[in-house]
Amino acid sequence: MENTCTDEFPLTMNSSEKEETVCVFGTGDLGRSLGFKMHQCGYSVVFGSRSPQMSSLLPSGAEVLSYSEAAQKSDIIIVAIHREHYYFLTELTKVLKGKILVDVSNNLKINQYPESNAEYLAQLLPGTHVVKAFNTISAWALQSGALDASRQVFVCGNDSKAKQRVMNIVRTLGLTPLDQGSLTAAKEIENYPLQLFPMWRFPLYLSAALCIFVFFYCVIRDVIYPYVYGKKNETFRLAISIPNRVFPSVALILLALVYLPGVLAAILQLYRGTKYRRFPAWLDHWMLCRKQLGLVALGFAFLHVLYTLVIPIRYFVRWRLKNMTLTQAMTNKDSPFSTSTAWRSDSYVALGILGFFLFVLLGITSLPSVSNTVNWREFRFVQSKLGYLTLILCTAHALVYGGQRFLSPSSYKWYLPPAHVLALIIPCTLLVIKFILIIPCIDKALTRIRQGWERSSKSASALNRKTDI
Ligand SMILES: NC(=O)C1=CN([C@@H]2O[C@H](COP(=O)(O)OP(=O)(O)OC[C@H]3O[C@@H](n4cnc5c(N)ncnc54)[C@H](OP(=O)(O)O)[C@@H]3O)[C@@H](O)[C@H]2O)C=CC1
Ligand SMILES: [Cu+2]
Repeated sequence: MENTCTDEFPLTMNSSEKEETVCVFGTGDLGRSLGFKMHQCGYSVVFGSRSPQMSSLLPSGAEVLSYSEAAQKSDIIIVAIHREHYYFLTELTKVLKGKILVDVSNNLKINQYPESNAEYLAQLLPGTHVVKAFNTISAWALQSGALDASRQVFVCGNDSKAKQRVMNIVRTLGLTPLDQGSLTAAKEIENYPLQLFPMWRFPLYLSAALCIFVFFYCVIRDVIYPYVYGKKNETFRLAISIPNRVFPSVALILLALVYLPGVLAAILQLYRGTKYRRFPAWLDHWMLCRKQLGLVALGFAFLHVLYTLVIPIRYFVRWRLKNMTLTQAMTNKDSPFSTSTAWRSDSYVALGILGFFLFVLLGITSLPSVSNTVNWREFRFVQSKLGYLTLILCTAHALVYGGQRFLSPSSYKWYLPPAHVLALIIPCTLLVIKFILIIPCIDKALTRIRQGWERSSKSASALNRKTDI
């Protein structure tokens, strides 16, 4: 039974191959969906139910029997019942002896019970082989076929033969089994569906905090300051001008934060003189959510592009342009063409466009459907080399945009530098450190460490290594 079912319609089995029978306990949402899918993929399905009558909701051709009758039909039983009702299975201890029970259950809260549901099931029915699987798949997605991002099925169990048979079913259904080891892994697997975007939490909180900070910083400079000094009402800037400072600043800072942990890790390795010691937990976690940080940064960069494109149609901009032209006409003076200003303006726009283009390319290559088609070296090349090039272009975009205004005292309201100057601190520092790290002698030392060389082979470091690994 190694064929993979991708069709919407039942596959007819090879006549030489006998249909394998799988029993499903429970005719609820997941039981029915799994039953349907297995029936489509050529399995013969027998349902166990408290009220065994055939309903139109069940796949035609499937049998519905009482729990004890159904259990006798197959040695693999998918228990699609909530944990709270497991107790009734103890009545079936005899008939379930030696069978493979697939626990698909989830809980409502993380660590709701002291032991995992699968371990609880194994304790209730000691003579059975319990395998945990399918709990991260939703009944709805299974039936509608909307399983693009969640084809992975985590599987764990103490009996390797039982686990293999369940993994074969998973494969036949067109899903990807991931062996997570023994049944003790069930607790973690049961917690997966309850964790909301674990890798996105840090990037989202961080970007929200940065947005709020830069927003209020700009409000002080661009709204409160003109009001205090000139009684000018500049509150309209809250809608477009200020967001269009917040978004690029946050995008640039976040992009730099994608590459900062790599540089910190390199410094740590150089300092310790070994790669065999673990990074602190915060650095590990930061490294793991770099992709998410990058994608959030790309989102902000995209908003910056949209907000910039609408500038010419803004009333304030059109008014200012008309006013300037009129003033020039009335005073009969025109401002001379400045080649340097033209150069500066064109260069920062060009740098921005190229930076954004590479940024989008980076985002696309990080998607699993694309990254799966390139090998590891290619992926690293794109994410690292292209990533740094993007960061250099975007940093240059902000630097050229600032131009000579960095030095003009009028840009420093209440001694506060413009937002993009603040946004440049982390990227510029990062790029300087990166350039130092690629100086040949330092780069050579780092490469040696990464190939396994250690500076001191004292017993202390060997001891450390053992405990750290
Ligand atoms: N729905 C989903 O998308 C997912 C569900 N799961 C897990 O699958 C299991 C089943 O979920 P789901 O199908 O949604 O639940 P349902 O409530 O739809 O179905 C549960 C089934 O359990 C059977 N059952 C047996 N004993 C009892 C009892 N005493 N009281 C009530 N029902 C009983 C019933 O079948 P009958 O009437 O035939 O006896 C019932 O239809 C759960 O453990 C859940 O955590 C996991 C991943 C996704
Ligand atoms: Cu810009």
